[in-house]
Amino acid sequence: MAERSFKAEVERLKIGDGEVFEGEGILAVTKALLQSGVAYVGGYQGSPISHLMDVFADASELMAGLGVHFESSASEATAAAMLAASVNYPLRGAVAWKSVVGTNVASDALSNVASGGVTGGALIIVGEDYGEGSSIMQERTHAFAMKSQMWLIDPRPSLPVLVDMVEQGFALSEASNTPVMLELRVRACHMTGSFVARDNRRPPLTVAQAAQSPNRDTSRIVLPPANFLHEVEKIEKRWPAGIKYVQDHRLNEHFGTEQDDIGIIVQGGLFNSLNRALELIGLSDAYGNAKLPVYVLNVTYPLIPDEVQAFCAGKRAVLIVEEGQPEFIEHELNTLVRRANLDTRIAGKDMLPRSGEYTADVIRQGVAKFLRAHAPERAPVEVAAEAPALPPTAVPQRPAGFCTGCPERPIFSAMKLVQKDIGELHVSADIGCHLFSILPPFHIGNTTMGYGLGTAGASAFKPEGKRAVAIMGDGGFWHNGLTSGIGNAVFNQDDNLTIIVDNGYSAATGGQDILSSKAKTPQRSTNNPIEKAVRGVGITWAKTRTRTYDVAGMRDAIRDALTSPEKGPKVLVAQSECQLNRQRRIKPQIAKAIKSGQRVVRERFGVDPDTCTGDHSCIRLSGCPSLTIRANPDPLRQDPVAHVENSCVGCGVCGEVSHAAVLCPSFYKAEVISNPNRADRIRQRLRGWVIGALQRRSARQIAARAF
Ligand SMILES: O=C(O)C(=O)Cc1c[nH]c2ccccc12
Repeated sequence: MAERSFKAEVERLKIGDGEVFEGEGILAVTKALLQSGVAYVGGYQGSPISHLMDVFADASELMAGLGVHFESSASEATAAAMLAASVNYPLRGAVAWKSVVGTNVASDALSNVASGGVTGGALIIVGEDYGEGSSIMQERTHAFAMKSQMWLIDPRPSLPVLVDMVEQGFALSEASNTPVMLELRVRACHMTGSFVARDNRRPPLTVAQAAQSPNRDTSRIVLPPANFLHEVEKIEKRWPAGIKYVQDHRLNEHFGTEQDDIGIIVQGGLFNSLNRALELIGLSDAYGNAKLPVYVLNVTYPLIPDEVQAFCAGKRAVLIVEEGQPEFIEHELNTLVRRANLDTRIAGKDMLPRSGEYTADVIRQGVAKFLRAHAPERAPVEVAAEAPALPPTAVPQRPAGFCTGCPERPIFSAMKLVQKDIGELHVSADIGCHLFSILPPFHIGNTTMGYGLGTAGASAFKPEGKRAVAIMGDGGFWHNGLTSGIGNAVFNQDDNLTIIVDNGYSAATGGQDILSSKAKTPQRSTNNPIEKAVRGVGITWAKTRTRTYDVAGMRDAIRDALTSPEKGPKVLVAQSECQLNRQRRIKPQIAKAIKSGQRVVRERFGVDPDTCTGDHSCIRLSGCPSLTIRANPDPLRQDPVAHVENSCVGCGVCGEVSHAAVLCPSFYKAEVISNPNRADRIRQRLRGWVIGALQRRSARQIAARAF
């Protein structure tokens, strides 16, 4: 079950010619695929296109009805390899993933498909996870487009442009036999707008029909001598064909005035931010009517020499607004300007920062600096920056962390307890929610090398005496960890422990189902146990613990694995459902039950302030956001006491941790009963009497001793 359901929105994907579609960028992209006669769609979820994959999944019935094949790929490499269907056949195919990490994963297949070239349009939709809010290394997809010769579309964020660029992307791919990448930043994915729709088109040839009459051409296969031919073809045929298509169909756009001695070139995806920056300094309006010429690169690779030359001719200086580094476009512009014998000065990274997201504010400062250097009469008056109302240090950092009730927290609490016994461990971490273990209060995890690579990250460690620990999520495990981690550990006779965090979903990417998920879905095979898979590749020490909240049990299992005399890689599967998904799943059920008058019992935990000593060791071993502190109600004690807030979901880990660590008895469990029955009411009344009597007695005793 995914984080968001798009069931209602995908109904709108059925609209036809002339109707107006309103909605999010990712829905517009999906509609554009259907309007383009796409024959197959695949991909792997990851921010910022996780929800695009969810839209595809929710639209899969509609796609099937149109004869479009859809699948959720096992990894980005799988998705990229799927594009093979467009090599020999005039089939349009689209795949999606998170870049740059997914592109790294996919790059073997991408190089192959880019070498042999395609007959049917091949579109790779990459979610560019760069900038504020990103969760990955800051790199550019642009480098991949350059190195493999794939065209890169970076559309201006506007729904009609997104739709047009999907459709043009297929046509460009076919005209130049080259795969095309379409880069979507998070803001483009979720911006809302409208566009005039066209009818959905059934693919002229379906994948099923193509399979009926196979067609092969060995010159498309990457093997000598064809691979050498591919390189020549790329240069002599595909490159000029790509440039011609972009130019003939005017994929790049012009805004603002025509004649001027300065101008700005911008990556399409940054246009809205640039325009806002210009508006702030009085050089544009909300509609993009800029007071200087702006050349918008909806296609950032390749650049179109004639267009660049025409734009730069007669201009003293041109600013290129290009996010990230290296500044590939700036370098290329300099080359093109030089080759055309123009005197235009290309400004770029000398005006704008080399790193970080180009927000409207960053661009505003860069444009102002550019104007001061090259058109001072139009530069905004410099005003001293106002001191922020709050100094940045006064705002507490709030990095993402484990959710309330997260089943992964007790695994790390248990690891801390094990470390108390056998000392610090080397822990090779992975990608996924479990990486939050590196933060306080756990401080567990030394490195992360990539998705599903936790075990591989520990493989150089051939310990004597003390085993290393690797962490891997169920998502990473099925993505590649089974082979690149577990299989490798078996083959190389490792002696480490891998803890596989099996929370039932690919949780970090938005709760999608995977092979070992418990949910039964009609179109997918689930309930394939991880333990069975690891035993299948030769692991003999494999255990599954089905309740991670049992901290003492987890602690003992981890200690066993680290101290067992048995040699060989060990795998501990730690199972409990992702709490975020669990709450999503059960909340509507609970609400329905309460509404229909059924008796529903919910558990909450709490801390008895009279018993709490205020030493907070429970917090240091848990880190649950709902376990916090509050002022000590006892006027004679100053230390704040531990306190469980109402966001508690009743996982019980705080109590279990206190018990396993022999901390204190101050945790209690309360039952919140909705629609109580007669027995509940009688019990409650009895309790009220007893407690009331005791409280009155205590009040009398206090009053008797009072001065
Ligand atoms: O959903 C995200 O943001 C992720 O980082 C997950 C992810 C999806 N595909 C990947 C490939 C390499 C590393 C992480 C991911």
